[in-house]
Amino acid sequence: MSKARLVLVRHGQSIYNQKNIFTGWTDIDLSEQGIDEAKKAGLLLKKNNIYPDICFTSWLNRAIHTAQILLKELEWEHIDSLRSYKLNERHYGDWQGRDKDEVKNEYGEEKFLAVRRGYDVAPPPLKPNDARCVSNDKKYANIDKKLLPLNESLKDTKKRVLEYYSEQIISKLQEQKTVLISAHGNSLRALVMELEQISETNIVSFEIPTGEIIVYTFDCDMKIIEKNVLIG
Ligand SMILES: O=C(O)[C@@H](CO)OP(=O)(O)O
Repeated sequence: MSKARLVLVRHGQSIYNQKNIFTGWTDIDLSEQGIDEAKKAGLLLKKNNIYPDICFTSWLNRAIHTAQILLKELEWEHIDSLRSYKLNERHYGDWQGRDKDEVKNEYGEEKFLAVRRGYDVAPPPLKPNDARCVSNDKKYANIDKKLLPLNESLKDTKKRVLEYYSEQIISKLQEQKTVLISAHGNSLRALVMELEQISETNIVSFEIPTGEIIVYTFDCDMKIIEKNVLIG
């Protein structure tokens, strides 16, 4: 019987990544380099003979398009894709749309790092009437407003990512499927933190580059027996 595999891919470089701007829930698309990274990710899966049974993405175009480009390159576009805002990037609050170096200068290195890579420090919230709030975006119209964040720490992100993981994804792994998740630097850090039981201290130095693929293989008790970071 084949073993369950979880294939995580961080979306390719976005236009905001390229410009060094905080993105969060801002729906910014892939840069040319990002499109290329998504293609390379598809080729890497092909080279490693990894063909997902099902795909999950966030509601943000950079993750959706990465999955689409990757699956096209893999010549494996027929599989079901499910999407949820619960896999969205961590909400960067009032830092969304701002230059990262400018924010670092304003808040100082220590606070900047605590928010950016720490576990339970959130950036300043958006004001509820801020045009950047997703409650103004019709895509989120059917989501309970209380669930739409104005800012998030990694801890907040982890809560919603794990909710979705246990509600929708674990059952596919229990059926021994190969599951692809195309998501974001911090929503994936939150998931990896749980999968690998990374401490709040050690998560600070854990990063996932754009376009990177991590593959976990599980035994029938859903214990991870292998981790591979695919290299081109
Ligand atoms: O801007 C963001 O939303 C994230 C990921 O692109 O940035 P950072 O890596 O600085 O957390």
